[in-house]
Amino acid sequence: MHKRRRKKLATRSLSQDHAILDDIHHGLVQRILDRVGLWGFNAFTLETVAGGRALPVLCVHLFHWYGLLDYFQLDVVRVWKLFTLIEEGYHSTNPYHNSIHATDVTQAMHCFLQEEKIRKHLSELEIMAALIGAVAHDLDHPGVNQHFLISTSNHLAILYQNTSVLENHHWRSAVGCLLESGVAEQLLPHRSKLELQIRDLILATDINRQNEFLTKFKAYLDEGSLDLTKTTDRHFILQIALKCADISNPTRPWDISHKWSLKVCDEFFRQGEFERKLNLPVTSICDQQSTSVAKIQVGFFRYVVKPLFSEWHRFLKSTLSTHMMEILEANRKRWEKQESAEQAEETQTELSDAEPDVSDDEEATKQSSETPSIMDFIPPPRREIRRQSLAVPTLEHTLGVRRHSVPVNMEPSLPRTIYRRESLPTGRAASSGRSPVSPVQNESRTSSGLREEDELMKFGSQSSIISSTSPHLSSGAEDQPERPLSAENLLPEPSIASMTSSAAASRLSSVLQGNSVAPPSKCLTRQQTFPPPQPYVRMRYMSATVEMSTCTETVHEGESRSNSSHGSHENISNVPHYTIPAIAVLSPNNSRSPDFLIPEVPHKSSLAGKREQEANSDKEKVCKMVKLSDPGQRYEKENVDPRRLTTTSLARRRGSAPVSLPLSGPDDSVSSAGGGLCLSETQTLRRGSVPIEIAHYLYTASDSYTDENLEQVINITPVETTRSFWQYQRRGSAPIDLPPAGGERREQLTRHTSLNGKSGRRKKQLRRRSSGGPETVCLPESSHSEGCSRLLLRRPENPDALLARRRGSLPIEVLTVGHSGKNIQPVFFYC
Ligand SMILES: Nc1ncnc2c1ncn2[C@@H]1O[C@@H]2COP(=O)(O)O[C@H]2[C@H]1O
Ligand SMILES: [Zn+2]
Repeated sequence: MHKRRRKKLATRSLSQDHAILDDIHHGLVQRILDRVGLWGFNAFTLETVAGGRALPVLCVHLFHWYGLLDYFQLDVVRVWKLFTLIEEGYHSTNPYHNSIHATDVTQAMHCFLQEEKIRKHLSELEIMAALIGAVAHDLDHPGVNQHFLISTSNHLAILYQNTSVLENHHWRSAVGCLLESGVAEQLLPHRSKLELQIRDLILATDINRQNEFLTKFKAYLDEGSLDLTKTTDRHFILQIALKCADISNPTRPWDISHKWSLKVCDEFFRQGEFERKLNLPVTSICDQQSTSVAKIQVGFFRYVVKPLFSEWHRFLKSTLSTHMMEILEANRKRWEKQESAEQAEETQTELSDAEPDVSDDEEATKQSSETPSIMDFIPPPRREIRRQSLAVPTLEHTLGVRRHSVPVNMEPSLPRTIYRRESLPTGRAASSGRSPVSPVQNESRTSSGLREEDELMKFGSQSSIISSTSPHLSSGAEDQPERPLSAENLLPEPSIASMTSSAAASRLSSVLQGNSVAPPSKCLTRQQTFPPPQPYVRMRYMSATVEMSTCTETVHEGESRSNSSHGSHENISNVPHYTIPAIAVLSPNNSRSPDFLIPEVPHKSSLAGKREQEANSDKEKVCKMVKLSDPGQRYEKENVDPRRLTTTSLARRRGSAPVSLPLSGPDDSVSSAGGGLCLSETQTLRRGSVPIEIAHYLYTASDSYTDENLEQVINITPVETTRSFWQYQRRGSAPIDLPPAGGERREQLTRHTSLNGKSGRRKKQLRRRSSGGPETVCLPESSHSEGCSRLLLRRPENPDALLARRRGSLPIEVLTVGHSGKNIQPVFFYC
């Protein structure tokens, strides 16, 4: 009381000077925004004076400045919401890939759009795409790179088949924000064009594609064939512009540039720590023990920034480009000087510590401490035909690649193609069913004719990205538990982002948090994708990423028909069994911890037992709402401070982390149904952020797609044809439709048990996070139109509105994939 009173008084006194404070604040923001077209713009300063809202402040300002609000008749509230969503989608816990980086890149993009050569050709739509592409280009970046995601079998890597994993996720997230904010709705006639442009822009920022773009850009400039009156050329230039903006920090004035350098290296080193703790090979530029900020900067400036900006300058030949090149040169010299000083110091230390015998290990360490090569920043291209987005995996692919959501002990029963893990040494995977990566890379490198890369071969091939101080190469390697050598062995190995047994999760957890290993239990286990490095809780954004454990209720075929509680859903009895989706109750107030409905897992495995359970009292059927603080149910959100967690709190997860399920028993098996995976109810496999539905859809890039084809769209193709919606394990956070009011089934699904164990009844109806409205359960359709399990939207005439009701935790991919291209096959829900 005392505190509250004091606080109130303080607020009151402030409010007396309200106008003055507002003026001051506004004045500062305005002063910075007045300089938004200058290269000396400092995003950090704007972030400070705008009270942490630099991103929406800048973007709304730019939208206004370019006249986009008027031109497209946009509702400024929706536009503000769009940028607020985007801002919240960035992880403030990332040292580098956070919303300030997005702000910085957007401002750089704005500067480039002002260039005479470009500006006069741009349409309003292109300007808008450029700004949204820039601001969303790293949306929901996890703070680790693609290599890490692949190495740890992150579900995003699988979803995007190890190709532009993050960039695909970024642009789909961007489209999700457009939908959720309602801006997409207002842009209806332009939407598909806009989304395609945003996609092409964001996908171009994949640093692994640097050489592809650079080569093309050089060729254009050599030929002098760029014609910005052509749409395709304009789009290409916008792609290059965004690429430049993305890595423009070395061309900013030193104080700003230096700050970014420290931040990006901080993030690299953090990843290195994760890798070390996970006993993964440590990526060399992430290995603080063998490299330094200066070394990384010198390499990055030399191999990545300079080549691109030289061409950019050749194209622009403007005051700005000249200025950027000058600063780049000045900054480069500073880093080189620092690197030399470090080198001298190292040499000095080495000399004084010199021992007669220099072991191979020491030699290796010495080598690795040299300036990173281009390979450290831009891995060589792969031989496989690149897909910008998704290709259609065959059924064999689906079955062949272990999904991280598949419990480990199911592995042997699945036929699979072996994918070499990129983190593995080349030779190790040679025996696997798929070509190892390195030879391919070497070959493609040779054939690519990239002199720089050849020149830099001395730094090593793919393996050079692995630091010699990694546990595998160090002399102490034998002390480490040996990493599996083949993908076959590797797959069951728990990864930070994979579903795993609780015992393995405990081990991981202890590695990440330094806790002692908790006794294994057969409780549901969730893995967070990345250990949060800072004790922040990203309340607002992640409060919607509440996930549910499984809430299965199995009904035997025919049973539901006679069961009055399912009276209105006879048609579901057409399928052998179904699963009642879990329901999450999310806090409507983002400042409060989310509430969870923890579904009750049936205790009895027998059908009779389940029937009995169904007939039992509400409390046996209804999910319970559990407080976060309940020591027995320590569910946490993404980026929650790991120190708050104990090893028993294995239910922690990150928004995108897969969810583990109880270990399946020996009788659990995988059978195929309709060509897809058919899982028994006890094995219900579910990914944390990816609803199971998505597992049954395969993505395809249209045949006509090429990298050059900017109009390429993504199709989503259902592959499983026999399951009804009820058979899918609903994601806790995905909005669902309820049965008609009044029915008992609806009641079951909406009834909550309050924190004190009492039934909350309807007082707390299902709530969704930001876009409101209760969830409703979809009823299964008795017949499957077109013989496939497409899902029919309740309001097919306005799918946008439904999709716009996206919950924060509903994976963007699910929402956007059906809405991001003209040839998209809509994803329907039965109703
Ligand atoms: N100053 C820097 N030093 C080293 N790497 C950088 C620097 N700036 C950007 N990068 C890298 O370049 C990448 C460009 O794409 P991203 O923003 O996704 O991630 C960026 C970083 O990995
Ligand atoms: Zn970026």
